Amino acid sequence: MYVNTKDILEKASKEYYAVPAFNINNMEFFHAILDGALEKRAPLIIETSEGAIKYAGNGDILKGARYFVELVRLFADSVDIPIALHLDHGKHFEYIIAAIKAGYSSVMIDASEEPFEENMKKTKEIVKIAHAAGVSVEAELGQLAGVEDNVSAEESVLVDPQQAKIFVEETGVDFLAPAIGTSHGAFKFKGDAKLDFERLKTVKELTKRPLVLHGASSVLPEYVKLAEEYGADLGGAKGVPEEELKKCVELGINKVNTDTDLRIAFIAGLRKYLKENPKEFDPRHYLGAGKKLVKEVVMNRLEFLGAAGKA
Ligand SMILES: O=C(COP(=O)(O)O)N(O)CCCCO
Ligand code: NA
Ligand SMILES: [Zn+2]
Repeated sequence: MYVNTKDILEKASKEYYAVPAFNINNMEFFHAILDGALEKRAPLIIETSEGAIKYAGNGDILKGARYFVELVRLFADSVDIPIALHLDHGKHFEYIIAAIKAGYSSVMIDASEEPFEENMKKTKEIVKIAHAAGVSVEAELGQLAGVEDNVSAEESVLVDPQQAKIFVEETGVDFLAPAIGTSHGAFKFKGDAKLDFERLKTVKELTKRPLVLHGASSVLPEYVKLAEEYGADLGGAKGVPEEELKKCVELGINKVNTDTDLRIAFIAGLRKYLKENPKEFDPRHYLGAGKKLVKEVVMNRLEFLGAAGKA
């Protein structure tokens, strides 16, 4: 069934597990993710960036938003696991309103690059509109470094836990993404992963809200290796080790944004299939090879984050 993201996350927050939020840009990734969640009997959060909406709508924002709502609801309404659709990194009013109008479960207002007061002001405005439409809201405090889609920042600025308390109380935001050292994309760290667990623990204590980890892909070595075996150039790729993610869940992370891991799995499956099947040109077959590995990654992530069996 199609649900509000807040319902999925409040339960996860109470029981200290996490639900991955998987990004999609097209139908194939959605089907692979859905199959994985059904097999694992897990709640499912599907999310789309503004770029994905523009892509699916062939440039038309409202069409793109409606495309994803239709696609997700078509399947969500006929399965017995809870499924939510979330606008990821809503930076532009036009996309946030289009998502609300189209029927998204929740929207992120990402004003994290603005000064604190400005972030608070914009978030308050979106919370008022979204809540009036029964839509839940995510916001981000502090900044991730790294680049992916149109989301980039030079330096990562870690969240200030005291500010986080004021922020959630003033804005009424439903779930918060505190920056604790991760970054988007496949090249997250120069050396070892450095997440500020103490800071995360304090944010949870002070806000008592479901928390979101951005830039949470693990960049799994076996999929990087497979993609490189068939011609990909991902040298230096490094993600958040799964045991570090588990620690984040123990400290109160409940939504784990995952995009890069699915992209690497897909390209590995696609490259391998194309190399091994030079005569093949049916998109259902070669895209199917990518889908298969995406489903594997999805099932593994649902399992170790504790979402499996929680539907
Ligand atoms: O935080 C994340 C996931 O990050 P990643 O999967 O790269 O670790 N996202 O918000 C996904 C999309 C980023 C912009 O397109
Ligand atoms: Na988000
Ligand atoms: Zn993100």
